[in-house]
Amino acid sequence: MDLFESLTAKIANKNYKIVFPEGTEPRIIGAAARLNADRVLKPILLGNEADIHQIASAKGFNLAGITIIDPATYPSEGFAAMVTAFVERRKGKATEEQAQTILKDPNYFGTMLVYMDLADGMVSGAVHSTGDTVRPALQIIKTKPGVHRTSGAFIMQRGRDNERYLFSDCAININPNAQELAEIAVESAKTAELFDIDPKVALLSFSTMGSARGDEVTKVQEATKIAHELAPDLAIDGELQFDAAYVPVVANQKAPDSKVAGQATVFVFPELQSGNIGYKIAQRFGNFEAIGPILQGLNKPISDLSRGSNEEDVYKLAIITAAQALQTT
Ligand SMILES: CC(C)(COP(=O)(O)OP(=O)(O)OC[C@H]1O[C@@H](n2cnc3c(N)ncnc32)[C@H](O)[C@@H]1OP(=O)(O)O)[C@@H](O)C(=O)NCCC(=O)NCCS
Ligand SMILES: CC(=O)OP(=O)(O)O
Repeated sequence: MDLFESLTAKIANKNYKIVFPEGTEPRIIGAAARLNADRVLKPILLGNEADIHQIASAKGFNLAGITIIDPATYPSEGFAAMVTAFVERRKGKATEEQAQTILKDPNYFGTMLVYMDLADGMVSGAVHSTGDTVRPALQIIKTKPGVHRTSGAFIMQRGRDNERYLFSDCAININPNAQELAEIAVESAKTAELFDIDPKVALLSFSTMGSARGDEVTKVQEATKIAHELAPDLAIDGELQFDAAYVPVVANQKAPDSKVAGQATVFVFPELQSGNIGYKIAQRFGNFEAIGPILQGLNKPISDLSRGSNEEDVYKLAIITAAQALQTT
C-alpha cells in the first residue's frame, strides 16, 4: 500500500487538529481545504478571517467547516492563559510583558496551541525560515526525555514501486558533534520505522572505513561507535561514502564486511551543509519527492515546510504530522 494511503487510514476518524500559522498563504489554504474535504484531519488556520476567506474565494477553495483563529482577536481570557503558560514554561527567560509581544507571532501562538493541547500538531515554514518556525518548538515543546537535540529528517520517495529512504539531519543542527550525530542516527532509525522504512543506517562521510583521514572523518567514526553503544541491535555502520552506502557493487569493493553498505535506507549526513544540499540535489536532480523536514525527538509534532514547498507537499506533511501525533496522544 502507498505510504500516504496507509497513514491516512491510520489517522482516519481521529480528528487530529493541525494548526497552520501561515493561514493567509494560498498553498496552505489550498492544502487545508483538501485535508478537510478528504476528512483526513481538522485544519486550524491562523490569520485574519476576512483575508483568508477573500484568498480562498479568489482561488475557489471551500473552507466550510474549517476553524479560523485570528491571534489578534483571540478572547482575552484565552490569551491570558496562554501568556501564563508561556511564562511558566520559559522559567525566568520571558516576562509577562515579553510574552504578550512574543505570542503575537503566529508561530509562537500556534506552538502554544499545541503545547496547551488545543491542537495536536503544527505545520509551518512555507513562508517563514526554519529558524523562525522551529525556535518556538525548541523553547516550548522541547525534546523527549533522553533526546538532547531535535533534528530534521526527510522521507525521500520516488516512483511507483515506492523506493523510499530517510535523509537526516537536513534542517537543524549546523555542525553536530560525535555524540549528537550518534543520537541523530538513532532517532532517524525510529522515524524510519514509523514510516515503514526498515532502518539500515549509514553514517556518511567523504571516507569509507578509513580510506581518508581528518577531523571530519574521525567525528563520523566516533559517532558510529557511540550509536552502536546507544542502540546495539540497530543495523548501523560508518563511516561510508554515499556510493558505498547505496551501490552494492561499490559496497563489495569498499566495505565488504559491512551489513549496511550497499543496502542503506537511512542516510545520516555529517553536518547540515551536506544534509541540506544533499536532499535538495536528490529532490531536484533525482526526481525524489522530499517530504519534511519532519522534526525528530520533540515531545509533540511540529513540522517545518521548505519555503519551496507546493500545496501537495503541505498536504502530505500535514498527514505525516498527524501520524506523529499517534505516537504522542
Ligand atoms: C535551529 C536554530 C534556529 C536554533 O538556533 P537558536 O534559536 O539560535 O538557538 P539557541 O542556541 O539560541 O537556542 C534556543 C533554544 O533552543 C534550544 N535548542 C537549540 N537547538 C536545539 C536543538 N537542535 N534541539 C533541541 N533544542 C535546541 C536551546 O537549548 C534553547 O533553549 P532554551 O531557550 O530553553 O534554553 C539554529 O540551530 C539554526 O539556525 N539551524 C539551521 C536552520 C536552517 O536554516 N536550516 C536550513 C533550512 S531547513
Ligand atoms: C528545509 C529547507 O531547506 O527549508 P527552506 O527551503 O525553507 O530553507
